[in-house]
Amino acid sequence: MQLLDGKKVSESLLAEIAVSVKELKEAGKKTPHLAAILVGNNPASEAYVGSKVKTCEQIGFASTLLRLEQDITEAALLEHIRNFNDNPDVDGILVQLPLPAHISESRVINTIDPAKDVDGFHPISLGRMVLGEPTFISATPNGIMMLLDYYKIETAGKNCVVIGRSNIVGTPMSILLSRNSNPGNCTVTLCHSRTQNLKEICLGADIIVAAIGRPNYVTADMVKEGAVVIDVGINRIDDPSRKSGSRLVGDVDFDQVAPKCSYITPVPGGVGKMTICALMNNTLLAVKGI
Ligand SMILES: Nc1nc2c(c(=O)[nH]1)N[C@@H](CN(C=O)c1ccc(C(=O)N[C@@H](CCC(=O)O)C(=O)O)cc1)CN2
Repeated sequence: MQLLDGKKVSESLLAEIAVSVKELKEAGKKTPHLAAILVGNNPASEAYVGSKVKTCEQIGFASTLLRLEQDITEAALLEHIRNFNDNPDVDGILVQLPLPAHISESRVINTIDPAKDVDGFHPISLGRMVLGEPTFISATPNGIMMLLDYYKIETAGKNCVVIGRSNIVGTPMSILLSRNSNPGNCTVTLCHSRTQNLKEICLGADIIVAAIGRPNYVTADMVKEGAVVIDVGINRIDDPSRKSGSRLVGDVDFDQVAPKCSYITPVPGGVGKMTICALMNNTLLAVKGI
């Protein structure tokens, strides 16, 4: 079993992005500038946005973090997005999800200029991705593709099961893996909460991508020997033995599943790290051209 080390891979890819930024600057071109909007004070969202801003600093990007109150109106939030759309110095815009319940995620995403949609969530970005046209691809699925590519994992002709059909992970993941590309060319089954016989379907999988948001959901009896297992889950569970009282686990029961796998991502240190790396790559592309 080999670990797919998202921390190591993202550090290596971020170092390459930093070199590109330096070259852009030396050529008198623009410094990539990422604008992030954080609504409210969800601790996890605070941490993720903090990591994004810190990573921008590390690789030489400019960044703007706009913090807004939890009770901001949707109209006011949309106005802030339009201001970033109209600001020629801003290359990429992201609005950290989830948003408070009174704000429509889809109206927010639809308001971002597709040319600055570095999260790849806008319907135009998703549509282009489905058609195989150059576009921003959402960070988590793209980060997983980067990881598969880095470790030269053979995907063509493989049976792949994606568990979870969210707009930001499961659905785009299923499309990317089935595309005529490398990595890609998989035969993909997209499973979800209404899927019957999930265990049998998973047992036929060469590659499993678990993105269902339930701790330790994928157990050893669902995984065939030699499978590649990609764990997208980030679940905080109680653990009285820890000083913090909790710990992070994925959607895969790592300790039981890992011995059966050819490759597996850890949590933390797997897909999550790649998400930020892929976002930075999209922001660089916003300047260099997709
Ligand atoms: N606008 C967006 N909102 C959200 C996205 C997104 O891509 N765009 N994805 C997730 C959260 N997310 C990025 O925003 C994200 C999640 C996890 C990590 C990460 O590095 N995880 C670490 C563990 C971190 C920890 O200790 O808590 C890991 O897995 O090693 C980065 C980014 C939802 N919202």
